[in-house]
Amino acid sequence: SSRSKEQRILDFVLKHAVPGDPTSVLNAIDKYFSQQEWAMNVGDEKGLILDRVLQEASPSLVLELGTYCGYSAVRMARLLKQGTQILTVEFNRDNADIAHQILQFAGVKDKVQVLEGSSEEVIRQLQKKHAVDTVDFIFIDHWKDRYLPDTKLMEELGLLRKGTVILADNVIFPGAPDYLQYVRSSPKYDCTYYPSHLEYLDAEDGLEKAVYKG
Ligand SMILES: O=C(NC/C=C/[C@H]1O[C@@H](Sc2ccncc2)[C@H](O)[C@@H]1O)c1cc([N+](=O)[O-])cc(O)c1O
Ligand SMILES: [Mg+2]
Repeated sequence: SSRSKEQRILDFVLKHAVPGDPTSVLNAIDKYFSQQEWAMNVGDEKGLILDRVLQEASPSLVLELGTYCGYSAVRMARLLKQGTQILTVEFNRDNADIAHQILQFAGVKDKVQVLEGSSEEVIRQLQKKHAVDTVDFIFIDHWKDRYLPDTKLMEELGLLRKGTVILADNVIFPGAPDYLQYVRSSPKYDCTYYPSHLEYLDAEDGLEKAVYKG
């Protein structure tokens, strides 16, 4: 059977990146998309914004919604000190398998745990099943119509603490208008918009940072 796009990405990484070198994995994935075919990784331009906002937050526990092939999980793990944990949620088993292999190859598997399931069911299990108290940093990059319900669910479950940073991809394209309207108008969040472009293309996109005020 023909290999999926995600499997082709994995093959390209295994061939062109250096084992144990997360930056070479990111460069290989970025190269693949700029040369071969587009895919929905956050990419290097928005990735730099993610790097800066993450380092500023210097979190101990990170939650990512939407692993895809693991590009942003590798991106975050390469910047975080030993002992930091990234829990990343992926709904699609095939994507989760690809992400596992890419994380392993990049040498960041000790910092990252791929949780298979929908964001809603995993979020509901975090406190009991994964011994989570509160989350320090959340990167949201999954289905755009889940941004708002999942954020409200995390509020309701007490997973956010004063200063928790939520960074959301694609708030312009494909867009998450209900999420954007909610965090920008809610007194519970301090919001900042980081303009950028859609990964590897010229269309406008951006990241929204919402800091929970507790
Ligand atoms: O659609 C986009 N992202 C959806 C991402 C979805 C990822 O998350 C889960 S869904 C899930 C995971 C966890 N829980 C529930 C569902 C999918 O299996 C995929 O791995 C997108 C699209 C564009 N674009 O230009 O079209 C650009 C982007 O940057 C994007 O992120
Ligand atoms: Mg995205």
